[in-house]
Amino acid sequence: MTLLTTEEYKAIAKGLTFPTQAFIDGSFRPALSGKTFDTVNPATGEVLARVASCDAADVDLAAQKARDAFEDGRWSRLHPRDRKEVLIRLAKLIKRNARELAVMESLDSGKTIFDCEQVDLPETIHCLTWHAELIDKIYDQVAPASDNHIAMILREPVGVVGLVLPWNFPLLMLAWKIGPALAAGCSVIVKPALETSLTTLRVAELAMEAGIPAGVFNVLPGGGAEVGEPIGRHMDIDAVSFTGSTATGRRFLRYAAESNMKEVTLEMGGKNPAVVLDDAENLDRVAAHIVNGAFWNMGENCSATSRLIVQRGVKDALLDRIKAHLREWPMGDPLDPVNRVGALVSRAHFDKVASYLSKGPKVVMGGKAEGGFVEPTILDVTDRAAKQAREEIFGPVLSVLTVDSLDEAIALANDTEYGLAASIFTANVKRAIRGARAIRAGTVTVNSFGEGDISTPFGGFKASGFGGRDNGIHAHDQYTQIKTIWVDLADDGDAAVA
Ligand SMILES: NC(=O)C1=CN([C@@H]2O[C@H](COP(=O)(O)OP(=O)(O)OC[C@H]3O[C@@H](n4cnc5c(N)ncnc54)[C@H](O)[C@@H]3O)[C@@H](O)[C@H]2O)C=CC1
Ligand code: BAL
Repeated sequence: MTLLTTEEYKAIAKGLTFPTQAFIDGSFRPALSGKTFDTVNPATGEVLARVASCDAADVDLAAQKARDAFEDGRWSRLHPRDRKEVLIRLAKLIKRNARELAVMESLDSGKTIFDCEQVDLPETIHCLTWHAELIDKIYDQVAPASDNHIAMILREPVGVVGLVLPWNFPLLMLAWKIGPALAAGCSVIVKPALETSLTTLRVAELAMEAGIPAGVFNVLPGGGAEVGEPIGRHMDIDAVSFTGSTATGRRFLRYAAESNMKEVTLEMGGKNPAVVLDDAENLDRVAAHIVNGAFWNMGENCSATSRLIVQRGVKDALLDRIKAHLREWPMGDPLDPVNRVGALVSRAHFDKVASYLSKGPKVVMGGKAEGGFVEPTILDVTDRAAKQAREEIFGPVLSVLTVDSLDEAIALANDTEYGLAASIFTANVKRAIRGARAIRAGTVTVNSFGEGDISTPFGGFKASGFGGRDNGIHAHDQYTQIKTIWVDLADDGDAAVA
């Protein structure tokens, strides 16, 4: 998409109609309690809309409708080719409405229009298309068995799935979950984060237009305790896929254990290191990757580079280049397309991030926090026990830690409860591979920052992940279960053969 001017985006914003009701069984309706909550533009404090505030009663209703849809096979037993076509139609509808969705996403989350248009929307569309295209190309298996038996190993959709989403990439995380879940034939109950429900509700409308049958795609806006917990504890929901904090992830394990032992996949937080060794080549390029890793999406990213572990000999030169790159990242009105840094998602989150700036490590650059916006900030952290070195900040704050060797760097990289993502920068291929293998993280990038691609599985080790993976063919494991069908082929009267 070619970027527009701020005035043009503001005109689009003015003309938007926000979907505000829950979406259950193919229609929009108020929460059964009639309650609502305000959704706010974090860049201005303006209330954008009053959204239905669902609770356990709405979860029960959605679960029943989703179950009915799943059992009668209106989606789950369609030929995969037909599900593919509907999902591709949905992706095309999102593409047709991309500009409107990008503006809505920016208003509701504080994300820059630049990112919404250049990253979130294209990746959302690509993700849905990729899973749709995949689904009629996956074969079941036949296991080795004697000539008198055939052993079929089939993948069946897991059933009714709860998808509990975070606020940092509302559309993209929706796509990461509904792409494989709907492609596999599941019925879904989506709970967007309280802060960012609007684009998910708009996608529900588009899903209906695309031809996803009633009951298959449900959206319940509302709070974590009010909607998330009843989903986690529901006896007739077969699986939950969650992205969010480690603290809430732990709760989902408890909910499952105390209810029906539903399948649980958790994609959680990180304190992701970028290790830069003395022999790293092209420091300017390294700096560009570090800046992107740390400050893209205001650092509100589970895989954000939040610790720079740098070898002493290269530290000063690298920091100079990082500062130079960061000067090219303007902060301000998210609807101004020149800005690369927008507002944090909410005042509560702003307060949390600002609390890491108030005292402690020396500020190398940035450090200002005002009116919902936090300047990209670099901290030189000498105390390795400091909270800035250990806790997930989830904001535009990079903590720099200095080391003297690869082994020290790896030990420090692994000295965290998390294990989501990491990067290593070195010209020496042996050190790169040795480091990448030794760092305990789900994704390690070499001489770059990234999350891989839609084709590569994404998820964490340790307290960053549990269960399956998002993205790639591997994502389908979350939404399918394996059935063995063992058939005795022996003629009547033959002796049974093991
Ligand atoms: N992708 C990630 O890794 C994310 C990490 N975070 C981290 O979590 C911190 C807190 O952010 P939150 O929005 O509070 O994250 P959160 O983990 O509480 O929220 C994620 C989702 O879980 C739901 N939820 C909240 N409490 C729940 C409960 N008791 N039972 C069931 N569902 C519940 C929320 O409504 C939301 O849909 C952030 O500062 C950041 O450090 C937040 C969002 C995404
Ligand atoms: N970066 C995608 C996953 C997340 O931040 O939640």
